[in-house]
Amino acid sequence: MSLSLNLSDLTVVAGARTLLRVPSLSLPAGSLIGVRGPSGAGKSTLLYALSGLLAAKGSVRWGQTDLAQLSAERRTAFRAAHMGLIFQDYLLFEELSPRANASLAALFSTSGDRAQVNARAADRLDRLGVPRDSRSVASFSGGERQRVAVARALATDPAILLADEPTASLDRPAADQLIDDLVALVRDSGKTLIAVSHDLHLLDRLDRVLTIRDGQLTDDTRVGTA
Ligand SMILES: Nc1ncnc2c1ncn2[C@@H]1O[C@H](COP(=O)(O)OP(=O)(O)OP(=O)(O)O)[C@@H](O)[C@H]1O
Repeated sequence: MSLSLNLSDLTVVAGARTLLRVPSLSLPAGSLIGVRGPSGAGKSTLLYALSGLLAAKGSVRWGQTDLAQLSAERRTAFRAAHMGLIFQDYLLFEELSPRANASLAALFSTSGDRAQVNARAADRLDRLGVPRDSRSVASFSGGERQRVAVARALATDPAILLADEPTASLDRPAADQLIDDLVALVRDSGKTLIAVSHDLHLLDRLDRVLTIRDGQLTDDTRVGTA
């Protein structure tokens, strides 16, 4: 499945400060979108608003569903069914293996067949080059942990993938490998990807790049110029 995104009059306010204002934005289903901008500009705030984890005014419509019109429980259910989140603190279960980390959340959040979820989690870990290891992820390197977090986000086969700096803790070769694998996995299945990143190697592979400055979105069509 694939979902389009339509934002209108999206505003996130904290106290007297407006953190984000997006009058309108439409992205077709299956788009691969990058978001960049200076530190503190509102990039993570945008991802949180798009996932419904943060209260925003206005409309965030994924396909036919406006997150703003849903109760908190239905928002959570929508997120579990349709979104994979790769946020900066990976929040892995330290004492569990990569395989358990990749499949557990999917087992709780989807009604899919258990064997199918486990097989998909194992496949994503393999495709992302995570060692087939039963040791706990506590002893994994930063890059391996990042790939486990990506595999976990993909284990539910979500229509939407939201990623915050997915290559941040990787060296160049590992980042390039992750970019190849992530872009292939997302394009193969027609997912919509929105990735906050400063990594030009990643931005270069996406369909469109948006820039946020002081909570305002502007479009970039050319990558390689920042
Ligand atoms: N709950 C909050 N209350 C007040 N200010 C907040 C709140 N959450 C975020 N901010 C502020 O909003 C601004 C945007 O934060 P955000 O995390 O979205 O920035 P960012 O562009 O992702 O930055 P970075 O690249 O450094 O991660 C920052 O100045 C931050 O301090």
